[in-house]
Amino acid sequence: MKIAVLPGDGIGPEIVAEAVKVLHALDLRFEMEEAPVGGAAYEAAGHPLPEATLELAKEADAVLFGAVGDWKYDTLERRLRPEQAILGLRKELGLFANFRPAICYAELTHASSLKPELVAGLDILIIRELTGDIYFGQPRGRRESPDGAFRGAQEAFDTMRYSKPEIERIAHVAFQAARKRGKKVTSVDKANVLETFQFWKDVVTEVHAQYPDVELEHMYVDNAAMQLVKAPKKFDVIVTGNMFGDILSDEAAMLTGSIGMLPSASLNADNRGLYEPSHGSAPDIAGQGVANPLATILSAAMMLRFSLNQAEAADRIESAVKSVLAQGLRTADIYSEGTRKVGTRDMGDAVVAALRTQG
Ligand SMILES: NC(=O)C1=CN([C@@H]2O[C@H](COP(=O)(O)OP(=O)(O)OC[C@H]3O[C@@H](n4cnc5c(N)ncnc54)[C@H](O)[C@@H]3O)[C@@H](O)[C@H]2O)C=CC1
Ligand SMILES: CC(C)CC(=O)C(=O)O
Ligand SMILES: [Mg+2]
Repeated sequence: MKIAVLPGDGIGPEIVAEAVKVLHALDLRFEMEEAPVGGAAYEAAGHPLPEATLELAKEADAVLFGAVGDWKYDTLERRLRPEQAILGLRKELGLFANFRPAICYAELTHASSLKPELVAGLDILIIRELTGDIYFGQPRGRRESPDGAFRGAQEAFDTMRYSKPEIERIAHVAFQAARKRGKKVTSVDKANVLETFQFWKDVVTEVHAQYPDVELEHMYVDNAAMQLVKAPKKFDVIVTGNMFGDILSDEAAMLTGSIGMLPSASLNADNRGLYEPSHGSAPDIAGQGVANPLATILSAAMMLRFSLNQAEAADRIESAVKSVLAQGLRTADIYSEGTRKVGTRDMGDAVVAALRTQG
């Protein structure tokens, strides 16, 4: 078994180092090979996703990814910007199904910005379509406006699009996931305005006919954003497009206490996957040793479960994370009075120590 380890930029190397440490502590037989990606790869090889990094990701059984991006690359032409690396990996590996579980651990009920009673016991799953929508639609670009009131002015445009098979396959993923949990899917769209999302709604409804045991509700994205902070526990599985899922999952992260707690799995049709925290490279705290590594460590657990057939090892990591939280250890983002503030490395060490003392 081979894991491609792509730390990336900002806090990426700091948090991935802790996840790697945790994986090593499991004493499983994995080969891990590291490669540069994002801004780090641009510096080293002149491209955010060098051929050798892509090849490694393709040949590996799974990819453990940190994060990419830094403000200093914002003026580069788009194809060279760090974010193109993660978009390119998603496309090249066909990682269309992004699982973002938002679970509020009992110990973090008070770390959420919502009232404890709203988030206690929260366990929702956001399934975000990851290789379509306006993030990948062509054409896009800048031009002179061809018509309308501002004809002749400079304008920019992107294309929102979804094909029927793309919607069908993510809908199947969502209904099948819901079958294993609360048997309810909320499909989030903007069908009242966008044709792409009326089509989305129609296709999801059609696929639902094959899952009579699962309840389906449709919700507009603006309402979903509101309901997520009003009554988040009413959701079970949320399925939505690439951009809405990107936004709603950051919002859902705060229900769990911090974006530093939200792991993710991005899977293709063969269950091969890339595992990364839902957050970015956090340049504002990079290099300070204060980032929360738990989202990345929990992503490594998802990797063991989904791609490496090691469900027991995944359970061990998740229970080690619960145990360090129960011990009162907190990185700055989830710190509250009465708990002990620790840095990135100490948090990783504590998870390793908790693994070693498991019965
Ligand atoms: N998959 C990826 O590689 C992603 C990359 N990005 C890139 O990351 C860069 C920064 O983007 P932002 O919008 O600032 O989003 P971000 O998610 O990196 O940070 C947002 C806020 O959350 C905090 N934060 C994030 N992760 C944390 C952690 N583990 N522990 C404690 N605090 C944490 C940051 O300090 C910041 O205040 C940009 O270049 C962006 O394009 C953003 C999202 C995903
Ligand atoms: C580069 C972005 C599309 C990444 C992002 O914000 C995400 O996947 O959550
Ligand atoms: Mg995002």
